Amino acid sequence: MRYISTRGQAPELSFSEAMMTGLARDGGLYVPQEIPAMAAADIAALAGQPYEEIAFRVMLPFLGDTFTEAEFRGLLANAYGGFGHPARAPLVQLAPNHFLLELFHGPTLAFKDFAMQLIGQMMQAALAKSGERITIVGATSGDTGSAAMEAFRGLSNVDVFILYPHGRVSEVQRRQMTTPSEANVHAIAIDGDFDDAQARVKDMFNDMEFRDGVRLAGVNSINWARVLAQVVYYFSAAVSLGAPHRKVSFTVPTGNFGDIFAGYIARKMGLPIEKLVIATNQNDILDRAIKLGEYRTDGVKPSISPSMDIQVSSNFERVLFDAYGRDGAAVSALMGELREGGFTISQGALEMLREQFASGRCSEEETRDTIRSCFAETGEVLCPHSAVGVKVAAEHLGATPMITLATAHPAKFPDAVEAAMGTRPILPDRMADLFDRDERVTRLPNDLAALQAHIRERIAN
Ligand SMILES: Cc1ncc(COP(=O)(O)O)c(C=O)c1O
Ligand SMILES: N[C@@H](CCOP(=O)(O)O)C(=O)O
Repeated sequence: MRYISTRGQAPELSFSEAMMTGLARDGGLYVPQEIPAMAAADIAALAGQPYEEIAFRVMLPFLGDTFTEAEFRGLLANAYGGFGHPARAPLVQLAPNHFLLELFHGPTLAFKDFAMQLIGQMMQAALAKSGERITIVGATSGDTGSAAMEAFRGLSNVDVFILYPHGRVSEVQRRQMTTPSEANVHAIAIDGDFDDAQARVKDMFNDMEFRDGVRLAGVNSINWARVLAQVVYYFSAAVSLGAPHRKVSFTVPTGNFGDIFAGYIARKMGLPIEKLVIATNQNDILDRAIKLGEYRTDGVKPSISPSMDIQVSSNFERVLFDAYGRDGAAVSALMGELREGGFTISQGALEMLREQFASGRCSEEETRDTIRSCFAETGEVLCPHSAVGVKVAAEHLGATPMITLATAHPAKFPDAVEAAMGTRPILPDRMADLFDRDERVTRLPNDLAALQAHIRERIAN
């Protein structure tokens, strides 16, 4: 299995090289040269298997010779053993044909743990073999950062720097990033929004001297391994509702397009997914792109679902690569236009996108209403991101079972949930002292040189 860049100019890599490389050296994102198909009988055989076994069978064809089968099984056991639910990703029924896939039972209470816990294991195994030391720099709108720190804290051969937008994450999210005491994890609050943070991380990857000097690695969904690990729960959820004999649909609260792109890969592997619905908050660039054919940024608007306050959706580049016939030059040109504000999607590409994705948008008021009504009707407490998904899913219900991804635990966003339904969700016991712990964070301007200087100085000490 080889991996190629969406911009067509970077070297082809193996799985482990792509995982350790992060952003391709031409600025693109790595994708598999081809997607391995899974036969219907093999999909059917996943039913009733433990989550780790499903992950093993779904991911193995993508890994090449990176790990032996026994090694990979060991990594999966370590990654998911600490999850707070035996099913890892349980399904809850909301209505006769509407289900919620709870992805928040990992250590930091968001779906990011599914990929980050595993990528932490896989990267450590790769580093143990190579003897290298790496510097991970990531951008977060709140959840990737804490998941990354949790996965890598305390390691002697990895430093982790997380850039988050100052004042634009929830207090629980901020404290999850600023209170770990391990010296190898560093929180940086930047004066800007998530798009600024993500752009600076990509700038660091595109600065070859810095990149090679600090041995830069990425754990955002820039990293193909992140996306791959997220493909698994589409399979586990679908087979538990009767796939491949029965089709299912998914609605995915979407920001950086990584999670829904994992669903698109699952469908390409052969999982019979009828609809894949993009659900956005008021940062609705992806909904506008599908409906109007215009991919144009109009500034990040802070919302009560802050993790989705994103305009430049990194992984949209991966699907554009397919939509434009895997033409790296065409994707490079589009990304150039995006730097100037946006582009019009060609008719052919738009048709492909509309075949693959439906979309919808949820306002702030609708998010609050959905938290309130979902609790009243089902007893399920939604985080604001999951509420965006549930509201948009309701517009796409039909004969096929709909699965909405519940991407975070409501207790990560207590103020928004309390404002909506009058009750404050409680953090699990193991986090009960989160508000008593000391915080450690550096505030920096949205400036590449200042960020690089800070990182260089910290890793030198
Ligand atoms: C809680 C939550 N929901 C949804 C999303 C959107 O996921 P993606 O960026 O993969 O589209 C994020 C951030 O990524 C998130 O943290
Ligand atoms: N919502 C995310 C944004 C970063 O997304 P990623 O999937 O590319 O890491 C977050 O919580 O940080």
